[in-house]
Order: sequence, then C-alpha cells, then structure tokens
Amino acid sequence: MTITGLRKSFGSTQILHGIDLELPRGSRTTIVGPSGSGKTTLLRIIAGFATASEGHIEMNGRPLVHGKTSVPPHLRNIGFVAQDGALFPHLSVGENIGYAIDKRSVSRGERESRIAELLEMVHLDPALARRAPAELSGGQQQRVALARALSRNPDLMLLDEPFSALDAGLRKDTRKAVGDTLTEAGITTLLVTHDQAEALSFSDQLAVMRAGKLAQVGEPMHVYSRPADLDTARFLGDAVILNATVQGSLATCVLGQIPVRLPGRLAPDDVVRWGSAAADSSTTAPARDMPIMLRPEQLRLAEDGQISGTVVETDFFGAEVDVTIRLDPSPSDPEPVTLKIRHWNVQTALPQSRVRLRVVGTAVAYPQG
Ligand SMILES: Nc1ncnc2c1ncn2[C@@H]1O[C@H](COP(=O)(O)OP(=O)(O)OP(=O)(O)O)[C@@H](O)[C@H]1O
Repeated sequence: MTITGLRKSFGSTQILHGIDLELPRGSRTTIVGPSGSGKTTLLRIIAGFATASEGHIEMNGRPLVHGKTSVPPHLRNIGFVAQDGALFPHLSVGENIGYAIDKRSVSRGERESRIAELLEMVHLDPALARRAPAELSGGQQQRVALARALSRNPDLMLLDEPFSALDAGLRKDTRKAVGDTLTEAGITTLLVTHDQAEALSFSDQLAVMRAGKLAQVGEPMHVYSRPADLDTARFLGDAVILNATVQGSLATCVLGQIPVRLPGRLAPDDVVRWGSAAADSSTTAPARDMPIMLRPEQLRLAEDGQISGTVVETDFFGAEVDVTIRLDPSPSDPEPVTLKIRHWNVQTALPQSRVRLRVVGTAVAYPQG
C-alpha cells in the first residue's frame, strides 16, 4: 500500500500534515507516537471510516483514496482490530468469527470447519467456538477478534492498539502470536501503538509520528540507534544527551573522545543535511559545538575505563539495573555531570561505590541541536 501527501483537517485545525508511507506487501509496519499525534486519524482514513482532506492511498495498484473521493470501507478488503476487540457479546465465539462468512454461499459444515481453521490460525482451541466471549481471557478475546478480521481474507490488517488492555506477560505472548499469524498468512499489517517497546519489537518498519507528521521511517533498529532528531531519541527509549565539540567524525565531551555519525534519514527521500564541514572526517574541519546522543547501554562499567565517577543511586528492574553516576569533574567540565547507564549486576554498582566507565560504539551528533 502507498500513502502519498495525505492531509486531514477538522474545521480549521490541520491534524495530518502530508503523510507519505509505503507498506511493502506482506510486511509489518508500526506507527508509534505520543497521544494526539494523529495515529488513529490516519488509521481511520485508511480503513475508510474517515475521509482525507487531500492525498492518495493506493493498494495493490487500486486507488482507495483520491483526495476527498474514496472507496467505501466494506469494499476495501481491510481488516480492523480495535483496542477492546469489540466482539459481539450476545454471539458465541464461533458466531463472532463466522459473522462475515456468507451463510448462503457455504454449507453449515464448511462454515464450521472454516471457523475451526481460523481459531487454529490464531492458536486457539477450536472447542472454544461454543463459548461466549465473556468466558475467555482478554488475550483470547483479542485473538478471536483477529480471527474474525481474518475471515474476510483481507489484503491489509489494521491493528489499533489491540494489546494495550492486556497485562505485560499476556501482552507479549499475544503480540507474538498475532504477529506470527499475520506473517504466515502473508497479510500486510499496520499496527498503531504508543508503547515504544511494542513498536520496536513488532515490525519490519517503524514510523514515528509527531504532531501529524512522520518524524522518521525506517528499520526499528536503525531508528532506535540513529534517531533523526532528539525528540525521537527521547521518545524511543532512554537517551544520554551530552554537549560536545565535534570535529570531523570525532566528538570531544565529558566522556572523552567518541566517534560520531549522522542521524538517520527522516523519511526515505529526505536525508538530513549535515553541515558539509562536519561530514568531512578530516581533522582539518572546523570544530562545532552540538549535542550528541548515546543509548544508556553504550556506557559500560569497566575497570580499565578512562572515565571515573561515583554511583548516586540505582533502580533495580530484575535482569537490569539503572545506575545513576556522578562523573568526576574534569578540567574541561568543572560542573558535575550526572548520567544514567544500564547495567546487569546490581552488586557491582552499589550507591556510593567508585566506578569506571567506557563507551561502546558511536554516538549520534545533532548539528541543528
Ligand atoms: N472528529 C474529530 N474532530 C475534531 N478533532 C479531532 C477528531 N478526531 C480527532 N481529532 C483531533 O485530532 C488529533 C489527533 O487525534 P488522534 O486520535 O488521531 O491521535 P492519536 O495519535 O491516535 O492519539 P491516541 O494515542 O491518544 O489515541 C487530536 O488533537 C484530536 O483531538
């Protein structure tokens, strides 16, 4: 599916400011963004529940939206699973799933075996078909909602925060089962969420939305490690942001000298313009002050590390511990700098202990701040 120049206004307020997004066939894409950034509005336009003000949507060569003209929702062949699954409470699980299977064109036996097949597809026991939705767990109900959406053999599946009502463990398992099912069926999938971890783990492609625009589109790993701007960096996880002087491809900061690279692309055709001097890796390039960003896991405790400091506090999460460290003052930075790293052993980072640090990998430098 291809979305081009999509805009949407409610009255005089513009909500979507020209969205361009390509969903390769059979792929999984996640749109992540803060509340109110326009994610649901975009999903509703794709589903046909809302109209666009401008722009185009094309699926498998067929135009679905052309400005204000659009194909009605029931002719789009798009499945939709909402946050609460929205199962019909008065129908059994089987009747919910079979709702869209035309009773006139298939026999009762064929219909029942199709329902059983759909239940198996979402990793549920076909015997559940006779139960009422209320007799199922939240995770099972979401899988039934997915089976119902799959019964139409959609070209595209839209998932609007379908896991957000589930508790942590169930959420992870259901997400995996749903993702696997859709990939096995070869269905192009678009998930909307405001959960960063979910966004990074579910998809092949991640689109970060902010204030009605896509701030960055790319592979999740790439967007996480080379965010296009500092807001995206902060939104997708913890970020250590430091003032630095960058010359060529080397930054000098409170952590010593660190190799730096460019932020990722904003969108496929929109390369960030880096000052020509900074792109030049030669040391004759002029030095410039700018912020740099590292992920906390790039800072490691190491006995032979060049940077020393004192642990101020720890925050224990089981497998991991967040360690806040006050760095020793250096001649270039007489003001104390405090930063947070991620460590695996709470015993080697007790509060007040003296530690040494080293930096792993490269930082991302932001010439525009
Ligand atoms: N029918 C409407 N009329 C007027 N404004 C609307 C309408 N629907 C949405 N909006 C506004 O559009 C903006 C984007 O809303 P949208 O629901 O798309 O955001 P979202 O990113 O999905 O947020 P959330 O994560 O909270 O669901 C909000 O400011 C919202 O108030």
